Amino acid sequence: MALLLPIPALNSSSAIRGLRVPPCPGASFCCGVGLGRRGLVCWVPNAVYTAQTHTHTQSTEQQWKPKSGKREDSAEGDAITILNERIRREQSKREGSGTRTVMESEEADKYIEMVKQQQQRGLEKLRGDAGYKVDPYTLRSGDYVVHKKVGIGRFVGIKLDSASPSFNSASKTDSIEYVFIEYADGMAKLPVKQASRLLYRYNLPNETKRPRTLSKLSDTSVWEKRKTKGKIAIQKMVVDLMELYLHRLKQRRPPYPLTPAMTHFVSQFPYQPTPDQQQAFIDVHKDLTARETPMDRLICGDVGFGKTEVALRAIFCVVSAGKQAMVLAPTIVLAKQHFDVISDRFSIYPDIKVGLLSRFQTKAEKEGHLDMIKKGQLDIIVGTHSLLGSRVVYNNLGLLVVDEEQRFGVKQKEKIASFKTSVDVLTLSATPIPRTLYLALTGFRDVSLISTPPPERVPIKSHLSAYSKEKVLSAIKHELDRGGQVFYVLPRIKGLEEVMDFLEQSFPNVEIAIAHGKQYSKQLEETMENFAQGEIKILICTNIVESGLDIQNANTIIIQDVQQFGLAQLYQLRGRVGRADKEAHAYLFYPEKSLLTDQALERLAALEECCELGQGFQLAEKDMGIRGFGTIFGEQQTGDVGNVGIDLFFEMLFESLSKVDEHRVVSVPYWSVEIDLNINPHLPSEYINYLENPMEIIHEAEKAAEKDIWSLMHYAENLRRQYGKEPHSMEILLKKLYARRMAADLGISKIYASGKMVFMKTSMKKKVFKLITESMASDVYRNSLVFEGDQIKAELLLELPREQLLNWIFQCLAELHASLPALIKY
Ligand SMILES: Nc1ncnc2c1ncn2[C@@H]1O[C@H](COP(=O)(O)OP(=O)(O)OP(=O)(O)O)[C@@H](O)[C@H]1O
Repeated sequence: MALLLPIPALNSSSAIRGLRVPPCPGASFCCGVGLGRRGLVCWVPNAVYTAQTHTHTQSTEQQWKPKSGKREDSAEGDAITILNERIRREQSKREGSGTRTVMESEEADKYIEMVKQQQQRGLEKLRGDAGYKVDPYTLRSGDYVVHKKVGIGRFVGIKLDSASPSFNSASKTDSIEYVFIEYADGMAKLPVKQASRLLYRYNLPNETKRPRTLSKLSDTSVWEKRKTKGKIAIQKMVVDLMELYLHRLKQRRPPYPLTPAMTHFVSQFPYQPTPDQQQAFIDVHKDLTARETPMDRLICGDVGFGKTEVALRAIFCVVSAGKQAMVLAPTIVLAKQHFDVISDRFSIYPDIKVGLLSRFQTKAEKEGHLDMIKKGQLDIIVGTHSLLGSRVVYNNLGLLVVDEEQRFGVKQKEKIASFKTSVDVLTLSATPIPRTLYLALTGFRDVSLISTPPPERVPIKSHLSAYSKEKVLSAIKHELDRGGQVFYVLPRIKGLEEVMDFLEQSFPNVEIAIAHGKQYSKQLEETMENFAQGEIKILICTNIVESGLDIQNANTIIIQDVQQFGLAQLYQLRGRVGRADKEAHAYLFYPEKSLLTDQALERLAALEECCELGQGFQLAEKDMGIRGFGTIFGEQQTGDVGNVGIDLFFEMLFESLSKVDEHRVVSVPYWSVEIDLNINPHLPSEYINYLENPMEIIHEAEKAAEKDIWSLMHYAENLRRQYGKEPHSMEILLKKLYARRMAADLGISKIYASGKMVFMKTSMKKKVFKLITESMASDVYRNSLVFEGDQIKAELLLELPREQLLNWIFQCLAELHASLPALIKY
């Protein structure tokens, strides 16, 4: 027979040895209550009690049996296990992103204020072009649009129609322009003026994915759900970013000294800087010499607008103070070019050593370089992602320059992010992915925009047409005749040789070469070098030349099978020419119009539209709408965006960013949480005897719960690992600890029940409560909770016995707690 021991206050260890009361197996095993045909019923394993018999005195076969090592199967699905699994998942996600910061709320207040100020500055920069709503006149029939309140519809057209009295008090004969939108169950019309305030384009991350269903005018509940899902996902993203940002702000390094050497370095720049360049120089200089937190600045400038000099000056500032700088390029070709430019610019400073780490090097050369980096004998290290590997050990790294960050893989981006908390980071981008730009402008990253070209730059002439040999030959001839060089780009390695044969026949006396990423390193290096020197006149290549390559004498680029490139990629490729004051040409050839999909055509038309200098930004926006969203965002976000479309996603992201301080939950101390349920579980003596040191074990449970949910989870898992699944009364005890811990995390200071009502006194704001309930997975709990005054209230169907009430509270708190990742927790 099991002897039950009361543990009245959980922290009173003397109680364990003291009182003995009669067995009550029903109470220990009671695990549910509900309404049956015979009235209130309560379940225990192998038995059902009715309300009349619900006295918990019947005996039951089911009892706890000591079992070490393995958990009982039934434990797999129990509430504590499920909760623990969720906590573990959440934690590992956070550890992966390396962003968890614990911060005093006062300190957090200060930082949140900084974020807000920064956002304000960002907003000022955005000025006129803020907002993602669509101008209805730019829509084409068949385009998908999103109305914030109704959902996804298909744009039909704009037509004059008689004004409906509700929109216009004028007489019925007056006509105004309406936007007509088709929904699943009918057609809607919206005055154009109103439409431009309410409509967004429904672009999706993935071009092949089209909305399967249109929303219903008569039932917007499905749309509301999608919107809520999107909102929660965004909120989580904002919290993650916020944490990363706060983490960075917490880092400290002494500002770099102002030195006369810098003036000398600056004087070596052969050009008159453009005003935007000048501003970028000032911004970076301030970041480095006037701030104590590491820089995280993005330099956004169209292709060839002179971003490199900004990086060079930052490098000089850091290196002349005795620190190392690393320059990370997406391709080896570009790394080599950076190396050349840097070596050239720093050649008058013999003490500053520049090194290139590349796969072109022999093993011994590489080892030599790694050694020099470690010993601090190299001041500037240039290379590709291999610089991020664990084999590269820096002596005294101060600055990381990242060129075209979006071209790095997810893992590499994570590595780059991890640098941000310890060193200054300067990122250069010619295709500002809107998210980067957006966040930069709204508070999480600083940005300098270079939106004016160097003087005398001439826009590149784009010629889009079906492929023809004659056109290819005449384009090349034109360029060669004026002493220039030509890039000939194909999407695949296969086919390069064929083009080579054709061109060699047509231009027998011209030096032509092939370049692609799979070539032997030495060969590729030599080819690029010879092309840069002007010895090779025509370079037939893959998109290995895509970014950053700066060869001023190459002013014609021919791109074959243009439909196979991404828009941003094409823009980059086209930017390889026109980098001096000569007029440059880009010939974009597609095989045959009929072979192109609508999407491909749309993309090409966009490229043709963006022929003016400095239109890279608009293009990047368009490109994102059309394709490749997944490469910019993570998998998860790509899915989330699908709910509402990109434009509304951004709008919601922006809203969420600007309300960053409204979604804060302030936890309360663990010991201050009162749970007035009068539940004092009794541990069976068998179990007590089985535990090695019961008092210590109970004490540890309390300590773990007091610390945090993660410790409590560990505790519970260890307990089960060591002693098997606990008896029911121990489970109740654990649930009480969990409930108290979760309540503390949620800022709930008191939980009590009265009849069918459960009350949770809390300091959280109504907005936070709303967000939490919106993100709850279970309708049952969501629908039963209301927020009134300073309390969360729930009305149950019936008054529950105490243990079932605890179970209900445990589950409800677990649901609420699952929303914490979407909240700022200070
Ligand atoms: N103010 C200026 N006046 C004239 N030429 C300049 C100026 N600034 C830079 N340049 C030259 O313009 C060319 C392009 O500059 P740079 O390579 O810095 O461009 P970028 O913005 O880095 O381009 P990409 O995005 O393609 O890498 C270089 O040859 C550079 O020397």
